[in-house]
Amino acid sequence: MEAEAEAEAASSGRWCTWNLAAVAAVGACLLLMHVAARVADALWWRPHRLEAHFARQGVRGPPYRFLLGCVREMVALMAEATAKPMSPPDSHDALPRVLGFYHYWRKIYGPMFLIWFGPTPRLTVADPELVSEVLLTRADAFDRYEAHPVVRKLEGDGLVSLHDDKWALHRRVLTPAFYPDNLNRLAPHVARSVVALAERWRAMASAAGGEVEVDVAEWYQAVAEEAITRATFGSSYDSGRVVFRMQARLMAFASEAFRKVFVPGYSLIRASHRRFLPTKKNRLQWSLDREIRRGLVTLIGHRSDEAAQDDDSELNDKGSSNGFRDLLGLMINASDKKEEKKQEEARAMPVEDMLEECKTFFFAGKQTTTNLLTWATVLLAMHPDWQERARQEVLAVCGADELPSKEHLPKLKTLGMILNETLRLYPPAVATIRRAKRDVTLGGVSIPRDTELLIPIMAMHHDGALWGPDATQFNPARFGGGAAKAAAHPLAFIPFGLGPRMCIGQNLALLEAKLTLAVVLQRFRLARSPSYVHAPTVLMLLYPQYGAPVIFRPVSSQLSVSDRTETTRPPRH
Ligand code: HEM
Repeated sequence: MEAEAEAEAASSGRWCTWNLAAVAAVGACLLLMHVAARVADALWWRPHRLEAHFARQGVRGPPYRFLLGCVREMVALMAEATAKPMSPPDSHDALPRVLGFYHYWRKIYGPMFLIWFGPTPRLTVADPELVSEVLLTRADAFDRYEAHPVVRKLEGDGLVSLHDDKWALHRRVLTPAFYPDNLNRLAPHVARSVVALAERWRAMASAAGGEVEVDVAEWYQAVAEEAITRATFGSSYDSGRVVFRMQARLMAFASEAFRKVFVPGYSLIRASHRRFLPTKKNRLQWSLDREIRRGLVTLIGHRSDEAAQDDDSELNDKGSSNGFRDLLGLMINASDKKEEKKQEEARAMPVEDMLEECKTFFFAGKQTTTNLLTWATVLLAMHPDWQERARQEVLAVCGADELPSKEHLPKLKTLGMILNETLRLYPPAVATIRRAKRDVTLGGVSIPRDTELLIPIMAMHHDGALWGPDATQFNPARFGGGAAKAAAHPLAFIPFGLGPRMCIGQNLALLEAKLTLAVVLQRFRLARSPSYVHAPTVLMLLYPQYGAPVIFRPVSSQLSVSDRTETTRPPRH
């Protein structure tokens, strides 16, 4: 009996185990099927449903292909567009080269079309009326696009990528640094740093017996770096400079990685795991990252101590001894518990956030302004008539030797028009992206939540319907009546974006650009270099693909632009 009971128990135990195993196997199968169904839906059915949804409303585009969307076609179109330089070489009809895929598909599908970044739908919106809805009047329905980690590493986790309350707090805290009165205090520093460069170019030109070829895309980085370092660190400029030099090295690594992998979508995916491998380069980057962090933490510590020691000191109140309110000082003040006793936790800005903001400002402030200055100088060299008009204005307003100052800047109207025309034809930020936070209707088209919207700033700036038949010509005169009246729509010109997320550094960029060009025009005649190849291309920002060599000839020199040219590159730090 006992044996029988034992056998029965054993058999029922086995039955139980099998049963459990079977249930587990069925469960695993169901789970796998569920996951497979979700993946299939995300990568196949959903994109096709969305394609049909938009097609029913008359919005079409290149067909979705499994996993890659239309990235492969996009890359091929971009590669074809950038294979040859601009033709003719003085043409400013750069859109087909810079945004080759947009130009090609727009001709086929019209201004609003659908492309696929992998399985993510991206709708193009280039009508200023609709763009102003997205960026300005209905901005709360759209979020800034979440950049890929490789890009985020470059741009830092600061204002550019923050959202909602945290973004609002940072924006409020940092805005006073960019008030015109505050920025004016930086003007003498910026002007002096350009004069120092100008002296070096003059010495090189004179050593070469006439003129010097300057790659402005390289040299102007020093000007932009000086300005953004002062804006960020104010009175702690020297220590901040050391940190930002390391940041520049780190950025060089990151942009090299970006350059290698910028095949939208899928190559970036591959890049994301490569950055975790302990290669020699990665180890150097990690060590730089640690050094930057250590440097900034020490700096923040010093500044916080100074502020705490003297609550009424000029530093705590204004950020630096000449009254300049720098970004770091503003952030330290915001995290000063004594200042906002009631809501201190909510308002405090942790050190980690300050670090990320410093990185963001270095990235956002340096390359953008360098690009604007580069294109403006290239255009002045290409258009000697406008160059001479601008020089005459600078000489009339600032004199031949006087250091251009904040008082001079509003009077440099021609220079302002030239800068606007540069930003129109060659906007450093060629496009921006938003994501619909919820289902929305735009221009009569129903757009499901999570659809991305691509706003091709450069295409709006080159649109003949908005700017007239000379849309692709360099004609600064069109800005004579102000930017809002230059085109058929007052919001057709948006180099700094629009709405609540509009560029916070716009005033600083324009101050730097005007001061720099005023100093350059006072001292040099600019000519197109025979080695310059006109080939604008996009790599996050709008770059000259083969550099931007420009011939600088000191104004006092009687020598003509000749082959007695010294070629120079800026010193590497
Ligand atoms: C010619 C120079 C510049 C151009 C063309 C430019 C362009 C832009 C554009 C188009 C945006 C808006 C992006 C969007 O809406 O998605 C933007 C945002 C931003 N820019 Fe600039 N920028 C320039 C200079 C600067 C400078 C000098 C700084 C820093 C000192 C700066 C810092 C920022 C920041 C932090 C944001 C994000 C603002 C936010 O989301 O609240 N930019 N910029």
